[in-house]
Amino acid sequence: WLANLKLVLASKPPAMFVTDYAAAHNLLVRGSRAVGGGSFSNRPPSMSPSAVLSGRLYHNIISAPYGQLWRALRHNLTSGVLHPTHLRGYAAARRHALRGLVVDLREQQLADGVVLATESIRSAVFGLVSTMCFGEGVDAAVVRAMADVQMELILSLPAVRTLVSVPFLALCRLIYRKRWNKLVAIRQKQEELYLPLIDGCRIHPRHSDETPTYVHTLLDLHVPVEFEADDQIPAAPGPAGGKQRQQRRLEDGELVGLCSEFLGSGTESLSVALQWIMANLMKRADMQEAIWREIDAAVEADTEEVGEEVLGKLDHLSAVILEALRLHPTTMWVFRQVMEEDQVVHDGQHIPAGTKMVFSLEALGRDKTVWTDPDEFKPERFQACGGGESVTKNLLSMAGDMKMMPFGAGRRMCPAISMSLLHIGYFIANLMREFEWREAEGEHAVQLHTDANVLLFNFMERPLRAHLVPRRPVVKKVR
Ligand code: HEM
Repeated sequence: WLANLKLVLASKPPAMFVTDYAAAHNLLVRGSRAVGGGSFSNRPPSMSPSAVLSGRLYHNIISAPYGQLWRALRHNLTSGVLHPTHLRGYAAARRHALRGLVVDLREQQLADGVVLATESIRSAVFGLVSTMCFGEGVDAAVVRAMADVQMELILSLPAVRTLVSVPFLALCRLIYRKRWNKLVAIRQKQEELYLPLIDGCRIHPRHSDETPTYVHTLLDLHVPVEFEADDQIPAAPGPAGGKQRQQRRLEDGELVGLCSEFLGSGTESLSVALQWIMANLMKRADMQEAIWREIDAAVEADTEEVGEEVLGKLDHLSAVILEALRLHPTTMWVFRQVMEEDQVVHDGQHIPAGTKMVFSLEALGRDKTVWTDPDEFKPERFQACGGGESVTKNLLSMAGDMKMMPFGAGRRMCPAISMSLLHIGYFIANLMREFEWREAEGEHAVQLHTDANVLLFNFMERPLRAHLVPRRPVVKKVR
């Protein structure tokens, strides 16, 4: 029995690691545009806790197989909260999060002489993302509890990986009872916290002229009834006599998983990016000065903040952001699974169906054949990249000189590039304008090392601390 069990556990699909940029580009971008055949747009069975716990009944965007459900969920996100019109509608929430963060950092500096930036940045970003998800007015204690449970979930991802390696749910529960129960407990906490907020959105629908929350868009969404096999979706007669796909609303379990994905992706990627950028800037006083000069030239001294409309003019700032994303991509890996119909060929070799392909974004960003001094932080290489929209365009198309893919590539690439660059630019510009960032000493000094214990997100091994010297008069917190 034990021998059979080991056989089952060992029968994982073969894996292939891709670490050079040209191969990754070829596979992810060209492979996903193949016509007639497959799309090379599936991920291996997901580690998404919602999918694992529900026996792959509930999917979010990351875990959904390439097909109708994925299309509906992704389109809802990009045409809803991530749409440029709606992103502008969240300006007040961004300002609120920024001012809270600045006050928090000032208070810590005054009290302790050193700030623990990691915690403050993460909770400011979580507050913003939770407003985009559930709307304004959520009790601060509930927001804190949601942030805590989200972190518990991320730290449990290594355990989830073990669970995914077991083919049958019942077997998995039996062998890894403790890990399973822990994951169930985390999920229960999420349900207790999210479901009342989701019900609140149900009771108070948004008017068409109001900026939608993510939950409101999900509550309005209809998704196809059958999604695994597109061709077999049951069809019903449509109003003009044609066939119409059957549709349904999302269930509560799916809504909880999708909110968790939004809060997790939105918070961790952004807050990790902000920390790596500030960490590198603390090592480059000359870059801080260059950024102050361009901000001071672009923004009047008595203006409350560096507004979003100015960000496109800040060339040094854009260069620093890109260089940090190249060296320290906030998501470490991109995954794909070769399907029968994909016909993937690499180096003249046909890659068998079932192979799990793992793209290391850090290795791609440091490919020696693409970059000179690939391990050095040299924002100068991105100088005169055009800033703002041209950066977004370049990253979206993976064209031009931007030979890196911190947001992935192909059809499954990150849908939130514009929003991420907007948020990162806005926070960094304003944090730079408010403070001079100096490195702390001894065990609090900046260390540019990744925490190898955390899967997926590129957390810093040592939490980011700094001495902050205010550059402007005190700002008041918006309550
Ligand atoms: C610095 C910020 C961010 C970075 C670097 C980043 C990076 C990535 C990467 C590398 C992927 C995998 C792409 C692939 O497989 O080719 C991804 C997917 C995804 N990201 Fe992001 N992300 C960021 C911010 C966000 C934000 C703010 C959200 C949501 C609010 C988000 C939502 C998603 C979703 C839903 C997917 C799955 C897309 C799909 O399967 O179709 N990301 N992201």
